[in-house]
Amino acid sequence: MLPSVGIVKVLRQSLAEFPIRGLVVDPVMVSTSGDVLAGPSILTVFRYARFFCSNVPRQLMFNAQLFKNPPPERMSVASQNINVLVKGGDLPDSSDAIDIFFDGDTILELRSSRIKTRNTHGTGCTLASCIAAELAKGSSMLQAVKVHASKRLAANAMPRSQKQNTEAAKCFIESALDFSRDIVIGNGPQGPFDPLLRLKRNARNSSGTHGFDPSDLFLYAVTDSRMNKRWGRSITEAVKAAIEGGATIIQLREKNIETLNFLEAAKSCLEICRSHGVPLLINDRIDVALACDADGVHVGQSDMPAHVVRSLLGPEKIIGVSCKTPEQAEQAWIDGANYLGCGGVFPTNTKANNLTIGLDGLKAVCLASKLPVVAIGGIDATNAGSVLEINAPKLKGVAVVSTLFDRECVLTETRNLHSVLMEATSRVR
Ligand SMILES: Cc1ncc(COP(=O)(O)OP(=O)(O)O)c(N)n1
Ligand SMILES: Cc1ncsc1CCOP(=O)(O)O
Ligand SMILES: [Mg+2]
Repeated sequence: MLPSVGIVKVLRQSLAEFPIRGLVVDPVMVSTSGDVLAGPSILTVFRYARFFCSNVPRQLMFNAQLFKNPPPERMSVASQNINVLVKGGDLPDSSDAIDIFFDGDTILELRSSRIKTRNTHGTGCTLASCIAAELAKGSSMLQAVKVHASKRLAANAMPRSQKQNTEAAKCFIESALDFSRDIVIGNGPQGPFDPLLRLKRNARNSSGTHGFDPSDLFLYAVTDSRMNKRWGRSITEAVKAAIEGGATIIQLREKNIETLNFLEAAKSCLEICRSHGVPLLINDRIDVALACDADGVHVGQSDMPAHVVRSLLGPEKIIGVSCKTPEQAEQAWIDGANYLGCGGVFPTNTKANNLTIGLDGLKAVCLASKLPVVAIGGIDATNAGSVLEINAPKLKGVAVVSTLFDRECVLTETRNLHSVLMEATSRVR
């Protein structure tokens, strides 16, 4: 956002010190919510830009400033070699999103079907950034935005690497918009879209809580306060970092903690989880889950039976049950569980006297189960790929304790495991 002539001049002076070959300007003159953020006079100082991105209300100012009545001391768009992308996403009542690309010579219409969503906040900035990144990689202007509709057929016949390049920025935004369309964050008329495709789709159910989505089991972070204490952080800090690193569900497994402290920690973690659309479960303690209105609980074979938990929590909450055998998996399904935690897959120091069932034991449970399964026990970034590679359709992810929380940086470890899981997923698909 460059709200004044003075700020644009400072930016220009700084840019002059570097060998900049292209500059993408998204003037952000009118916010998506309609507020005027910068006056049209700042357009006069954008002479070095190679690329303008503008949405429709801003285009009206461009028309006035650059196309219709260019003051004599200013050069026209064409002679300055400025390319313009006018974005039609804000046009009401159109079933297509139509953008106009102008390279100073030809006008091209770039049309794609509109993705209906309230989550459009940030799309303009991301589009401009993506165009800049593609230009830096060597794409032409049009390639950086999107291949012209009439060239689409030819592009379809291209090798995959080139195709990605020719459909760069607009396709990226379309994919991210599609991914983000049901995310629920905040209460305003608009929500943010998720350019990193990391947030969960969390359309709320009738009671305002999150329904269970088996894909939530992808990267399941299970806390341990002794570990977090050892590294000098609170449960809340640990949970926040895990979510930022890509954890898709959180379980508070706090074995040596006063009930009051557990409840307080659960409440503050729940706030963080809700704001990110990540479900929060409580290990063992149905009372704590009820008291803080957590999204569910996880129980084992010697904890409260799952059918009793279900009668206490009601039909909407998530219940996970630990299973080592196909028989236990069948019982958990009868009892009304939502998912199985299966392990220990590998030896672990986190849970004492825990029988290791190996990848074969995991596969046997997954093949017998009617419920989605998450693998647990001794899983880290070096072996997580081998877990997903058993390639059982019911296996939805891995649950980990020490590999995230018995380390110095939870954020780094979670990011690392997330990328390992993403790679393994693309291999087994
Ligand atoms: C996801 C997940 N799977 C298994 C367990 C183990 O639960 P349980 O057998 O009850 O053992 P404790 O965790 O209570 O010691 C789990 N917590 N989470
Ligand atoms: C709780 C639990 N249940 C089976 S193994 C296990 C411990 C998992 O911890 P880690 O990921 O540190 O091996
Ligand atoms: Mg338990």
